[in-house]
Amino acid sequence: MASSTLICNTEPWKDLKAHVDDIKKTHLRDLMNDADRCKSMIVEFDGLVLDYSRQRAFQDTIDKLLTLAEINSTEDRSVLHVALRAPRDKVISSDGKNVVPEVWKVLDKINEFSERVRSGSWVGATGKALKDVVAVGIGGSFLGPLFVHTALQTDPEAIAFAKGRQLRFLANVDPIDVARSITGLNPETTLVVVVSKTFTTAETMLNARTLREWISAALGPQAVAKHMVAVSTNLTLVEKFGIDPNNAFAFWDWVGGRYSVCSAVGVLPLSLQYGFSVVEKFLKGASSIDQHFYSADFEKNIPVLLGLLSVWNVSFLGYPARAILPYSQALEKFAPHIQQVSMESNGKGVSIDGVPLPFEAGEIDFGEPGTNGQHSFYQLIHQGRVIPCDFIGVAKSQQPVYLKGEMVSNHDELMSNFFAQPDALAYGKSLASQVRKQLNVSRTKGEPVEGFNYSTTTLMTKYLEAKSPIPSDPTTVKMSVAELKERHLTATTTVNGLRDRLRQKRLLLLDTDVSAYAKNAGRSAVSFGQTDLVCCRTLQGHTGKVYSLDWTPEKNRIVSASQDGRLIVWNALTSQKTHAIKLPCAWVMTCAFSPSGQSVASGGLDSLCTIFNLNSPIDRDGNLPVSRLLSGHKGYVTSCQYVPDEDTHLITSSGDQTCVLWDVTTGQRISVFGGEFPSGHTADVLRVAYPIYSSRYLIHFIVSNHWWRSSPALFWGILCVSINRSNSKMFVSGSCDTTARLWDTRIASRAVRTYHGHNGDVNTVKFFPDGQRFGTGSDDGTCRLFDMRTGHELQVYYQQHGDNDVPTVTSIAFSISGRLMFVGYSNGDCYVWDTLVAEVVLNLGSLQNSHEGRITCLGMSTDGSALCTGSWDKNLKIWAFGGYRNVVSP
Ligand SMILES: O=P(O)(O)OC[C@H]1O[C@H](O)[C@H](O)[C@@H](O)[C@@H]1O
Repeated sequence: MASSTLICNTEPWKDLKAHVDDIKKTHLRDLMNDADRCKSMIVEFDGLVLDYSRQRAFQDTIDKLLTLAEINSTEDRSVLHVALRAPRDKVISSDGKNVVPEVWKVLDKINEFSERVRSGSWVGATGKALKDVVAVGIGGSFLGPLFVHTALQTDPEAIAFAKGRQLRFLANVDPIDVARSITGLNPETTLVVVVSKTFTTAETMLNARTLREWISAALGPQAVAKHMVAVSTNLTLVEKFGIDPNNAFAFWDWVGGRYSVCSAVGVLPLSLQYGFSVVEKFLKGASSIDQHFYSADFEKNIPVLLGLLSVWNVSFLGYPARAILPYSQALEKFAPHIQQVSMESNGKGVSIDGVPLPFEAGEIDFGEPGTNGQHSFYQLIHQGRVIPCDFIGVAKSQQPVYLKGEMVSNHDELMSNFFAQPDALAYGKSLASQVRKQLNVSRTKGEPVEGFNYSTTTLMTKYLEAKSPIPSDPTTVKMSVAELKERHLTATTTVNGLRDRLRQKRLLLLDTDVSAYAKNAGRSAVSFGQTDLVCCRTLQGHTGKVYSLDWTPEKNRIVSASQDGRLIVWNALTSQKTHAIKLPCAWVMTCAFSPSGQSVASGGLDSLCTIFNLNSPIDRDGNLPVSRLLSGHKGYVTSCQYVPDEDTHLITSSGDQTCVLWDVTTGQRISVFGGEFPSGHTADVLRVAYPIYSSRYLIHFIVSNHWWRSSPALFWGILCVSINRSNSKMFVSGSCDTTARLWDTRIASRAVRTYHGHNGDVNTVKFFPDGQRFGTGSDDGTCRLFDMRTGHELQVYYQQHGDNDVPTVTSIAFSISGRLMFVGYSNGDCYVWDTLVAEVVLNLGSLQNSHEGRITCLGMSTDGSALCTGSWDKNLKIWAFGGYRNVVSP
């Protein structure tokens, strides 16, 4: 029924228009922090998981949009392409007639015909079987079939069915396309399928005549009957063209050309190539989504939601384009297909009455498979314009590749990009600042402050449920991802509630912090003279970013670990390198010196802790051999520390959410802390929910130099440990779950205490010299001092930075007395805090010879006379205390 009321004059539209201002006040990061909202924006159907929480919309927005949803009330035409894939017994009527039997009549005919051709019982003019097919058609008579063909071409089952056969397409009237489509083909063994709904489209008809000539010239005009068939609604013109009407496959006016892939348009050429049984699966998949569309409530209805979000983005928020980004090369032709489906349908500038629309309708669709697009137009999406994106990922690869020695499979590498990109877009502001930092420039005019891009992600998990790619992992659960995510969100809400109550109780007990107390007592900040702390050496030698360092008391030596895949042992007094150790796995994250100085340990993405005895003879290749491998972690090793005064014991922390105490001599695990245990760092259902896309990606990205982090919600690894020098049975760990935990090595089963306060990953922990307190540093930009026994947060150390971006804390160290705390930040600053009055007394980042990149690690020499810092600038620096006695004594 035609309507003369413009939709923009209806109440729901006006309501939505007013709603735009509300949403514009809210940053996506804040939307993402709302757990209930995010939970409500995940929909799952038949192994498809749609997450639209990164769209610029409240739940309220969706409710309002739903009031707009109506199906084709303006055109008075049947929209019946769904009948093309309906089961035989379904009744779908057009003009009072059930069309499903007609549909199946054609499908049966295709089944029978394609079988005859494929089996060789249908032969060409010279008696040879037809093994190749050229499908001639354009627009909807080309793009859908091409898309499905491209997707099936790498599917193992489809490959088997297509053995020895070729399917080619001819669309463009350009003779080059003709040449391409027939090069190498023999007319004797080729079948031409002319596909045209109208059988009048100029390009298709010229191309059809051209191939008719190709066949007649080679085999005579009578050969056309055996070598050319047609798909059309216009059987009269088919016959006129010279194709036997018995060899024509019909479809109907109620199928829009752009939606015709499920008709003979797609089914015939695809069945000739792959057999009808393969194509029938495609039809069943489409039918399953039809059922979902019909039966699911609109608020859980994937097609409805995607459609409404498109209206919201284009017509209300004013974002004209949408990027379609399948992380699957098999879906390479999906964007061109959708371009036609969407842009040929929706891009009208006037109403049905010819009235110009006072709003934009229809979006500009474009896209490329990831990761190709990342090296092309993503720059604009990340740093320039708002372009909502549709990310599509496939859980299991059609063609898996696992390379020996590689950390992740090739498909996992692809999927790590799929998971990382939506967050990189959503948390645009920090991204912008990261980029700026990488380029070492300050905020420039015009750079977006609000960051910024919106996306939906669709993960096709079907394979995952049927057959897990990691069968050995017992946590590959039977529950759906959505269920697990829901469980996680419920658990998180409960935990947050309890945490708040705990915080309130603690605050009641704690009436002051250290600095207020100290200031009341008349204490003032330590003052630094110009020569009190100076950079006296730069240790140059690494060719990659430095990630970790450690001192040994013995002869003031330092070991450093770098992205160049080496450990270097330095003499801090002379800057000489005594060892350069090539690591078996270059993805190193941490290193430690043994107390005696005899050995060094390293850990990283290989989930191993590797020990080298510095006195071992060099092997034939000139490398220091591995003296012990500590193997047992199921995730990357984030930090390691020797137990004080014991070369034989070492503690590691890992992305698998555990810490392990090792016997270095035997290589055995003495105790495992956390993980499966109830009081470990959030032994979270999410870990179970994402058995495949586990935390290794997070680190993979950090280490591999990408500037973004993948979704923090997915990863809960332990990032750091510090052992108490005063009582080496106690150690603390810091984790992605924003907590620090105290462990007693005699009680592995549970943490002694959990310390809350941070709002981001706890990247670094360090015991205070008195062994009664410890400091933490976090992604939230703060350091905190906790009382070990009471669990009280004694002090927060935070200083407002020049711009609005909060640099993360990467590393901390205390002076001998604890009066000073040295803190490395992601922006290259290195503050010296007076811990007593909570003031910054010096910034090493502003001194001469300071680092030129992120500070990643720092450490005090054992005698407290020097500080070493390591940075992304590939260097380490030694800072010496001129006024040493003044600053290290209270
Ligand atoms: O299938 P045909 O009749 O040859 O039409 C081919 C194409 O022609 C036009 O471009 C229409 O806009 C398309 O929707 C259609 O798919």
